[in-house]
Amino acid sequence: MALSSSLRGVSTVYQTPSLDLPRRTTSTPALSLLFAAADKSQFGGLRASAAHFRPKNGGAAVASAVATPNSSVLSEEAFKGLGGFGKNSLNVSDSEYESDTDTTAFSGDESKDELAIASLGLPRRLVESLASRGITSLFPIQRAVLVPALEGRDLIARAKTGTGKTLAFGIPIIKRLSEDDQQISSPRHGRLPRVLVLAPTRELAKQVEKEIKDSALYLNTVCVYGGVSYNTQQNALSRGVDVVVGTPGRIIDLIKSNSLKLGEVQFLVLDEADQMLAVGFEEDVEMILEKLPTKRQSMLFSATMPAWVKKLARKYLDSPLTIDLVGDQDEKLAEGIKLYAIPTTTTSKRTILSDLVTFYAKGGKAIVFTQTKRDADEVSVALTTSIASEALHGDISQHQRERTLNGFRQGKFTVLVATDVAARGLDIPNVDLIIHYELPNDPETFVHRSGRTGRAGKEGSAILMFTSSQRRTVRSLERDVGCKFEFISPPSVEEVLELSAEQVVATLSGVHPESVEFFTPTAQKLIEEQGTGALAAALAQLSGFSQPPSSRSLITHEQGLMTLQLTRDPAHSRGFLSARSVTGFLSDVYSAAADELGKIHLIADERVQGAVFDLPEEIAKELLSRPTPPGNTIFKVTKLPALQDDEPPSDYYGKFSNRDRSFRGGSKERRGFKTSQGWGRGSGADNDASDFRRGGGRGNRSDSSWSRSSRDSANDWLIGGRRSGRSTSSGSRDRSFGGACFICGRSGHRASDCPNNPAY
Ligand SMILES: Nc1ncnc2c1ncn2[C@@H]1O[C@H](COP(=O)(O)OP(=O)(O)OP(=O)(O)O)[C@@H](O)[C@H]1O
Repeated sequence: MALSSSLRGVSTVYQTPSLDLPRRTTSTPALSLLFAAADKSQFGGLRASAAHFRPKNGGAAVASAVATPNSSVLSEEAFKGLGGFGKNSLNVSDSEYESDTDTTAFSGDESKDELAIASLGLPRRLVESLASRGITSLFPIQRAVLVPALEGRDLIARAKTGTGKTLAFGIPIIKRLSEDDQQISSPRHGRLPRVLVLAPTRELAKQVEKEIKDSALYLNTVCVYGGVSYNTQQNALSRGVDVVVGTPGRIIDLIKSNSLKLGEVQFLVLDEADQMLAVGFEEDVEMILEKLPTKRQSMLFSATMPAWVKKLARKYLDSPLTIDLVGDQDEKLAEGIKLYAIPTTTTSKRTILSDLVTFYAKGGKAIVFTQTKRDADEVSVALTTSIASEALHGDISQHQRERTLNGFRQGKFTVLVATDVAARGLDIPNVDLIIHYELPNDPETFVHRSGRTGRAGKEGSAILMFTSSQRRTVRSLERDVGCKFEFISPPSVEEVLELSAEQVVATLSGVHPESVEFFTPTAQKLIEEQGTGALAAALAQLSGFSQPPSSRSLITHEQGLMTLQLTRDPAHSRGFLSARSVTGFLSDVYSAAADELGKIHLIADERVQGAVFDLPEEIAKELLSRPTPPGNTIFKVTKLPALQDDEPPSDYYGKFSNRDRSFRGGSKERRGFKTSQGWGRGSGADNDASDFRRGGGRGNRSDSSWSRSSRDSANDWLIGGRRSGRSTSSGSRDRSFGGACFICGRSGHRASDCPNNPAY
């Protein structure tokens, strides 16, 4: 049937000979696509502005449709969880054209049926195999691609992660191959591939192969990639093949050895084209494209359009139609992903990681992303003491990588610690949590990492761990990705213990009855002798808490520290509390506490005169047991109140650049970071010393926060713009007191010496 169009200035006829779609009332191609995406039952009616495009150089006619703000709300509703339609909805255009906009009203009658796969006139075998996998209606990118792909158009497509791009090209290609096959009674032995799909990583290639195989078992799909023997792949190719999916390197090798002949390829798919560039496959890809027949259909999927991808499109695609379901302003992440950010330090990251997994994955699957292979190994080993985890990165043999991924898919272990090699394209069902253990190199990597959860309309969470010096980068990330983080603290020890116990209990149902039987006599004896304590001990042991958890700072998350809050009644003060007041207070009440004081932060709430600070656990307990002067309250905090802003003036933010940051002082460890790629690393600023740059532009430092280690390393610290007179580098403290008394507010004496102090 023909979908014809007659927008002002545009006349395009879309021929879809065998696709049984209902006729549309409006008929520009873009509007057809927009219709397809809208579901009337949920929309009621849709108004969209249709941009009428005029070719700059008198080229082919173009159309584009962009939903109005009103309709975008509705379309978000219609596709809730799919993430396919955001505020800008759907953009379809032929290439670079000028536009003027107009408004057209739609009734939206057609859409619901169009999304139902069974009513699309697709091959029965395909519909049935999709249905058996629970795939009964098209996702927006699939619908948007379907018509032009069936018409044989070259395409450039972009959609959010996990929204079904593989089947977007898979369904039309399978349909076309199936139609061809109907004319051939039995498939020829030794037939050459008609489809070539290029993927940047082995994992993605295997995944695409699986998706195509699962949807069309009757086609012979072969996956070729490096790291494994040539023989099996060569044999599979020689038997005759319909679809070849592979990574560029191995494909070139197979072409060179004459095992892979591309002379009959009718369909080329370049999946994750921008990632080909990132992993250095440009030359290989171009070499392969040169070997393909010129008469073919090409589809290019890419999250971004770097210059090389644009060049590819210009050189190897024929008047491509661009389908962009993301848009520039949109949130680039699928809607079901909840985003959190947690301030950490380089040392505290590891200690809180398992708690975050316990609390946020709730026993489900989690992927932790690191920057380096070494980190992936180390983090995985560290986690394994409490949570079953395995590492995945490029140094691990292909065989082991596949075993690891299978084990993870099957739930044999719940935490995968991976470098970015695993970020792109991996489709592992039901991943509940993503943790960015290190900041990603760029916003795209952030989107792709996070997109490993919240797939196919499901929900998930992603947590970004950042250090104080990376705070600005986090804000920039929000801007660049169009997302909003909820800033969180690590879960409390009590919360973690409670959840760990629940999760361990949940695993008990998986113990085989015969094993239970075997252990029953011992269990009975134990319960008789020790009662429920025995069971509790077993649960504690299974949760990895055979030792009681030590307390942890809420400020730095460092183990062994306890965070306390000092609150002062304004009636007993001069009207403000400073960090110095806290040290003075501690010196008076318990001098050991003043000596061991960690970080101090003033509370942001202007109505409360208070501060939080860290002390070693034993000292904190002792302090809590001592009497406090009237008007002062001191207690252990379980959740941090809002604190005065301690953002450093600069974190050397390089706008997601991959360039090395220049190193500006710091320890050897910092210098080591300099060699690593990526922002947020090697900044020279994510250690405690960075606290000293606060207010650095004006040459003074805020009194709101500083750390013991900062003072130790810097050897001089300023309060209120002048030197305190304390030298802490030697560990000894000059007890002369130059500050203001926290009771009367006058300078020169401590509260303990204050004539107004009723307690002394
Ligand atoms: N129409 C559909 N209905 C239900 N599930 C679907 C549909 N289309 C695809 N899926 C499933 O959704 C998941 C995500 O699909 P896919 O891996 O193709 O996403 P993607 O857009 O390529 O993601 P990424 O950008 O992360 O590579 C897969 O498990 C796939 O089987």
